[in-house]
Amino acid sequence: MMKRSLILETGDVFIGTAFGSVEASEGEVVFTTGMTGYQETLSDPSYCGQIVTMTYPLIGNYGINRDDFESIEPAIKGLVVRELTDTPSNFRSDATLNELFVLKNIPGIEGIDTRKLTRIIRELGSVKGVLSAAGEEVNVDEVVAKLKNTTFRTDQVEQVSTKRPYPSPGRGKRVVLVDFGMKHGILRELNKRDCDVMVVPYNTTAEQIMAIYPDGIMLSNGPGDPKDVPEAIEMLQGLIGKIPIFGICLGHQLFALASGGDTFKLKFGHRGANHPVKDLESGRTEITSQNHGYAVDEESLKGTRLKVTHIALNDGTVEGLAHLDVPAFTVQYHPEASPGPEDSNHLFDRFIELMNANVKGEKQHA
Ligand SMILES: NC(=O)CC[C@H](N)C(=O)O
Repeated sequence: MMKRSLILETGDVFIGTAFGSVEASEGEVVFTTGMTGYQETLSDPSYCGQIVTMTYPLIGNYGINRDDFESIEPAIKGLVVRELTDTPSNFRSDATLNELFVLKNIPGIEGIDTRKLTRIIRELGSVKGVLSAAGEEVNVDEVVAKLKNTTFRTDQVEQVSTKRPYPSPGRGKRVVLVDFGMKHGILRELNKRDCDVMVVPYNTTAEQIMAIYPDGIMLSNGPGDPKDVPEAIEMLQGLIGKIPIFGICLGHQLFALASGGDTFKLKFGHRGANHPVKDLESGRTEITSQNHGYAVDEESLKGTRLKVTHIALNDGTVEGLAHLDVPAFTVQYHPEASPGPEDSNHLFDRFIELMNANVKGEKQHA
């Protein structure tokens, strides 16, 4: 058992035990409050560039299985847990979390006080941090000084988006799914509804998308700052009003930027599987799965043709938008769940209905 340290830019040091890769890593340290779903979390490409703290204290207890990955190549920079189980108990388990992290070369640290770490992040906001190499004696002052002078890149979309388009055929509506770092759950929901899906890279142009003759455009989740994906904003400006659009998380933020709105960075973000969101039209509240560090600025929507449809009940921030004139709506949370509750799954049906109702679009392609 080798020691490993987590060093924060604040100078706080947590000494624990290394698991997974023996290598060092650095990233933005964030926390998620999901009690289950660590496999979906670690494989969600939106965490690219981040070291994720699980606030639930026992992680790895049901192992890793072949079904629950949200991407093939996990992109997180590291995982921080209170207690790691190396004897999982579940009929679906194929490997331990440690085995997966060794295989994928991701470092983890266990045995630290995750409550204390979470309290620091809640007070100061998401912080930069380093996971030392296993067994390494670190010079904390040096690491902290270096961290303070480092600005992490926030343009990770390019790293996790597909390099080329690929189809996921069906007999229903043709949906172009723009992959900004897509969770497989989104594709799964579209396939379940028999959509004829074409997954395309983040930098596909509006013209290239129109040439696929889609009935609808689905904008995926993804990592980093939405303002670092100008290609996608330009693409969206060429699509809004032509084809029905449904956006999730990063897709929602990009839709707002493309429509003249603005985004900002939240102090410590929303990450977990129990975030209450109110639908302002129906008055209903749904418990949602979330993972975001940025949000749409409500004030910035004043001069736009967008209206706020959903708000977060924890802090009142924007969680959903709809265009006032054309068929397009987006949500900041994850209706595909995985991990988390499926309360908002009906939004995929709403997208299908929107495409069905878009008679103009149908005629256009007849
Ligand atoms: N899950 C996502 O799509 C996250 C969007 C964006 N990277 C954020 O942190 O806000």
